[in-house]
Amino acid sequence: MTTEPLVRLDGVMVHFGGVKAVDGVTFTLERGSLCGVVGPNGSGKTTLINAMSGISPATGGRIEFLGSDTTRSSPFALARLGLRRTFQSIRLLPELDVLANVALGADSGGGQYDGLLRPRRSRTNERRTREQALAALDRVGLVHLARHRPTDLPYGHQRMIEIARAVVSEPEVLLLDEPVAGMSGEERRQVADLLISLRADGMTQMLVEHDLGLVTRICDHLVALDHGQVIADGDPLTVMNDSSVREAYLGPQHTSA
Ligand SMILES: Nc1ncnc2c1ncn2[C@@H]1O[C@H](COP(=O)(O)OP(=O)(O)OP(=O)(O)O)[C@@H](O)[C@H]1O
Repeated sequence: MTTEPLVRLDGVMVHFGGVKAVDGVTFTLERGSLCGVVGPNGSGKTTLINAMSGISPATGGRIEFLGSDTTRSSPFALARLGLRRTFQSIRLLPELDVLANVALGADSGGGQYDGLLRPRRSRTNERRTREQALAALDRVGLVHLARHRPTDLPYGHQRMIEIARAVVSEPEVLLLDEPVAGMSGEERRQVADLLISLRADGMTQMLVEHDLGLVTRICDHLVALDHGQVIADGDPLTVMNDSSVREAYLGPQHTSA
């Protein structure tokens, strides 16, 4: 039995005037896989995540999610379909505690006026959201910090809290933009273990990351970009040994050995 890819990118372009940040990118995210996207600085990785999450829509090509055309879908529509993402920079709200920050990512099924209109249902939603947020924090090993302010915590913890917020609603697909940037070796290992366990639960993930050792170790599939284009696509070792990938990272003088 063959299963349809969860996400299909077909000739995706994001051009900013004359800047071809993403220029004809085609690949698929298979259901339940952990796909790494690598490439030197400025190769278009974040712009690609922004297009897939509706933040900076594609200017050409097609993006399909669960068989639907989502090329021009808003971030909210994509979130409702089950797509979540993390950002390169930390975006936690300093005035809320850790639990409330994580709860913001939950899908309570009620709008912001739900409490006024249907108080009983709202209380049920609130309880469920709180339980989901606690479970997500437990999953990243930080449930004991639920009542702390995120700004009082070390950087690595703040990044983990962002991942907890992204996974609290158990999304179909999670897009991660450099989740281990600035983390220690031990913290990187914890993130790697978390992503592996999310995959074991069936969550499809796309990981943009500069830590090539980490992506090679944990991803099933790698896509390498350069100048907004796919230069290699396949299993991690093959992609990392590809001469055009080595040249993109190291320059042509390092690729002949
Ligand atoms: N809003 C924008 N307007 C114009 N150019 C942009 C815009 N956003 C990105 N770019 C350009 O698009 C190219 C790709 O940028 P992008 O941030 O996607 O690369 P990246 O691979 O994520 O880089 P890094 O690894 O440094 O995060 C760069 O040349 C960048 O300057």
